[in-house]
Amino acid sequence: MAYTGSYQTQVFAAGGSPFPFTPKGLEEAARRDMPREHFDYIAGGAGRERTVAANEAAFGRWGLTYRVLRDGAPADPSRTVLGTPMSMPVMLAPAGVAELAHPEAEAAAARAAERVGAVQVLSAVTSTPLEDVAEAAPNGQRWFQFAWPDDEKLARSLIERAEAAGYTAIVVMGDCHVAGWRTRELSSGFFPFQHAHGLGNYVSDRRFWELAGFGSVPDGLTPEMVAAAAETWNRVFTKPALQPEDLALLRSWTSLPIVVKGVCRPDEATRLCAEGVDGLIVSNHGGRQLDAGVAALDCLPPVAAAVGGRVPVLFDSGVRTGTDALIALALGADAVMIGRPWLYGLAVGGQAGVEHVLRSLREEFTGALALTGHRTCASLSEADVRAVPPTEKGMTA
Ligand SMILES: Cc1cc2nc3c(=O)[nH]c(=O)nc-3n(C[C@H](O)[C@H](O)[C@H](O)COP(=O)(O)O)c2cc1C
Ligand SMILES: O=C(O)C(=O)c1ccccc1
Repeated sequence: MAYTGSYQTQVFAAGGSPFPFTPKGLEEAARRDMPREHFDYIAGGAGRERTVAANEAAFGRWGLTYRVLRDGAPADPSRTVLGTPMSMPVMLAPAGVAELAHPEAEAAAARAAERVGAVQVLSAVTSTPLEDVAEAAPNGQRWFQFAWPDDEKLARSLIERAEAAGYTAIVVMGDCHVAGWRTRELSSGFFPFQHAHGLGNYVSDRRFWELAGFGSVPDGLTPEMVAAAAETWNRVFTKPALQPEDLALLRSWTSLPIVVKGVCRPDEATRLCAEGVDGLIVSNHGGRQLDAGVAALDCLPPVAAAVGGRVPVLFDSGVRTGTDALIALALGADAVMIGRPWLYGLAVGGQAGVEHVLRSLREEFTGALALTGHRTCASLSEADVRAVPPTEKGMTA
């Protein structure tokens, strides 16, 4: 890992940091630095945003317990999930159209993740094609989020390209088969894909252009081609009729581990394990799909119990701090992912901003691991958390 020193020591030696250290401070700085409709696209959720609020508030219902007089050896936050080594169990969640936050988009995030030893799960709908992101950080660890297109040849092409470019797991997006009712996007009238933003993986794909009625990948895009790309993408982006059985087809295309994202129910977790998936991600898409949804954290213990250790269980939606990550691990997650926080870091400082977010999380997580009496993540369990009266603190600061 390129970075091994103490981030706190570095910050104090430098007399401070240009970047905020609280989740709210980071969000506010990002809001200031971004055009309003870009910020709203990233920050927003479905409907009245009750699920977004519930996701963060759910962490306020758990308290971590302390252990004292341990042997004082520094805790090691690293672990390996599905064969992928990571310097901490906090990964970059797939989030599309990162150019809304910063022109260097996913490539800057890839370099930051590489520097910190974090895993980047690349979105299907990136500003930069997946090959170029991999090239930007050749020593990074990366997984690919697959939005199963309604065309088998395009589906296969995306999977083969990801495997060839060094992505080491396929994350199947399970919860976007219909559009969420996104009130902020409706209010601003801004939907990035309408302007062909975020189509980097599609406009670089031969099969995509065949579907658009062109013979091959064009060198440049005329306005007519941009319109055709946006229309074609809208038509083939997802396969609404996707079934658990379809995963067998994906299995026949790739030897990479297959992880399903968006699982919130134990009965579905059981079914997917029976279907032979290699991992699950408990997530409600950061509250962007369904309003009045159950907080993702409340879905974690039942899903983890149903899986019973057969495959790794990952978690996202509402993780903002190192201690949030620790709570999720204690409740059964093998690793967590962050969505909005890395986009905010990208908005305020490009690669350096994402590095700041990741280093802060790693250092806070590592300290919390030691303070709860652990040397590694492996010994975390439900014995480390206790249900407490709801607290809003930390959600507002
Ligand atoms: C702007 C934005 C774009 C996203 N795009 C995708 C995507 O392309 N694919 C996907 O599976 N999830 C996507 N997500 C959801 C994230 O992967 C993740 O589930 C969510 O952001 C986690 O919640 P958090 O933002 O509270 O950390 C997106 C989230 C945001 C905020
Ligand atoms: O914005 C999102 O959360 C997201 O995942 C998405 C991806 C593509 C199209 C629309 C939404």
